[in-house]
Amino acid sequence: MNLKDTIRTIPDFPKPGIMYRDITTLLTNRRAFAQTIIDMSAPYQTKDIDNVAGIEARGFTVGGAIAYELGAGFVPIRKAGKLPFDTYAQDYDLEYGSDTLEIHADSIRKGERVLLVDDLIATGGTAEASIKLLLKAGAEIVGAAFIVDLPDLGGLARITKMGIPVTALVTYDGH
Ligand SMILES: O=P(O)(O)OC[C@H]1O[C@H](OP(=O)(O)OP(=O)(O)O)[C@H](O)[C@@H]1O
Ligand SMILES: Nc1ncnc2[nH]cnc12
Repeated sequence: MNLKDTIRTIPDFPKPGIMYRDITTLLTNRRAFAQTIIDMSAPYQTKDIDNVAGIEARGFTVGGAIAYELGAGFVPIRKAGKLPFDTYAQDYDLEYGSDTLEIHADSIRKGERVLLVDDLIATGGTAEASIKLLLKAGAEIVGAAFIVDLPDLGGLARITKMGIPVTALVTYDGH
């Protein structure tokens, strides 16, 4: 099936000029959701992934399922102030704002092999901040997997330049 057909576009959300790629319509389509999890996991089935790191909030929707599919654990990367124990924090900019992400300082043992996942990569600001957090926590980052890439915003190229393999299942030209 064509996953792109199951994603909805909302113009001018959350700000004028943004074409918001809404994956909730993919998530409620059971065949599309299953295919998404299988396709995002496939390149990593033989890569001995210890933990999948998912980015709040939409990264959680695929992160737990991919972790299960790979027989790995799950590490949440959360917006500031949500994690209860000692954290590392990182500020970042994204397509329509700026924010702070955190990870539990003890969530990863040094050298653990981690796959980063999120629903969408645009500027790559969120992914880069997450990578910095994972490196602070001691991870070896094996790759980063997304459902959607917006290539005109340069995120995939930005993360690839950091030496991390990146995959995306659906691409939208423009933004
Ligand atoms: O590549 P970037 O320009 O950094 O943008 C991508 C990020 O933006 C969205 O999250 P958002 O911050 O809207 O939060 P949400 O998942 O809680 O909706 C999306 O889920 C990515 O995490
Ligand atoms: N255009 C977009 N649609 C959905 N989520 C996004 N996150 C950053 N840019 C986005």
